Amino acid sequence: MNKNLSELRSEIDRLDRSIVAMINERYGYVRQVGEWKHANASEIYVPEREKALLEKLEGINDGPLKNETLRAIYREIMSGAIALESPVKIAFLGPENTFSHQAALSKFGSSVSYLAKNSIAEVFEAVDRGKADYGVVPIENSTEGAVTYTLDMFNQSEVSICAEVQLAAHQNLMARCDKEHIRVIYSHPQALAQCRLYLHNNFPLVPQVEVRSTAEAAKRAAMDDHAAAVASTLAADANGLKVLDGSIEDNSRNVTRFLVIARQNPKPTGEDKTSIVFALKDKVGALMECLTAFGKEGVSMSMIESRPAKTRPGEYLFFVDFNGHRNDTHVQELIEELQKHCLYVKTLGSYPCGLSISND
Ligand SMILES: O=C(O)C(=O)C[C@]1(C(=O)O)C=C[C@@H](O)C=C1
Repeated sequence: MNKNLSELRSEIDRLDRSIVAMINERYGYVRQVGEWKHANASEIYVPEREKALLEKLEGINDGPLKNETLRAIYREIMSGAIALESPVKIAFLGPENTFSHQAALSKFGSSVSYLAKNSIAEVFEAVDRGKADYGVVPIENSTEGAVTYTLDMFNQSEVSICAEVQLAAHQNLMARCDKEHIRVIYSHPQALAQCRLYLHNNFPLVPQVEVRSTAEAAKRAAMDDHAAAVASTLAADANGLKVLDGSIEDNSRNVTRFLVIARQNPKPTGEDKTSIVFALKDKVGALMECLTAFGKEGVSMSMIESRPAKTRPGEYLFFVDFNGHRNDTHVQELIEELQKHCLYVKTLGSYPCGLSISND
């Protein structure tokens, strides 16, 4: 016979008691792992272990639990584990409730501490000087391209990349008033650019005002009865704003990629990415020789971006992301080949390929 509601709830209660007991038993082992790490000066956050663990769990999950939910649950379980092992601090490009904050939360969960920094340079500095254990910085957006400021920082800093986060960052129109009463729209220039068509079609006569972050835009909209903001749902919730239209970006596949920076180098997982920067020798065909080297080693690039070297006019640095790990023989051979045509080649990090996460 089918169970009634109170019987069903007692079954749930029974299972919840086991789940909590099991998480605590797990944390008993986590504590010992933490002691081992402290004794061996080992890293607390281990992205390659997290990736392997999540893949194994997805492999044994027969549902109805969705893999997305499983990941979110384990994100928090592992966040608690990290906090139990050591009080780690994560610096991100502030203020709070921006997409950078959301990217950091999606990687480290809610049990660790976060430091909102005023600039990308300050995030690098916090990690460089050991004021933060990890930093989260934006690197590229699928609509607007590379975040050149972050690229430039990598050339000046000794931190390395230990993980990536790909956030399907949806933009939302939010306000205290209804759409017809909006007299001004605030947002960060990149967010306004991502919603150009929507804003042109729906609010052709409403002035757009650029502010330094989407979080700041939401704060301003919260203080004005006739203002709206283009920002994340996190910012709408934090400021008590109504979301008037969701996912208003012109390209619905708008993804922002963030990097986790640290002073550590993850081990290979079998599905890794490597980021390098190189400066070409001043000789004809040097770039061509470098690109040929990638082809010869069968290495596929996922990003190539050039930046002025700032030493002499006309000199450029090339930032490249490609599949593979710095420990792989073919990657080492590739780097040796590149060195022949470059003034220098710097490896910025090898790290597990990240899954795309949505902020819905
Ligand atoms: O295996 C470890 O190194 C742990 O610290 C445990 C654990 C986990 O909870 O599974 C926690 C944090 C790490 O980033 C990876 C895994």
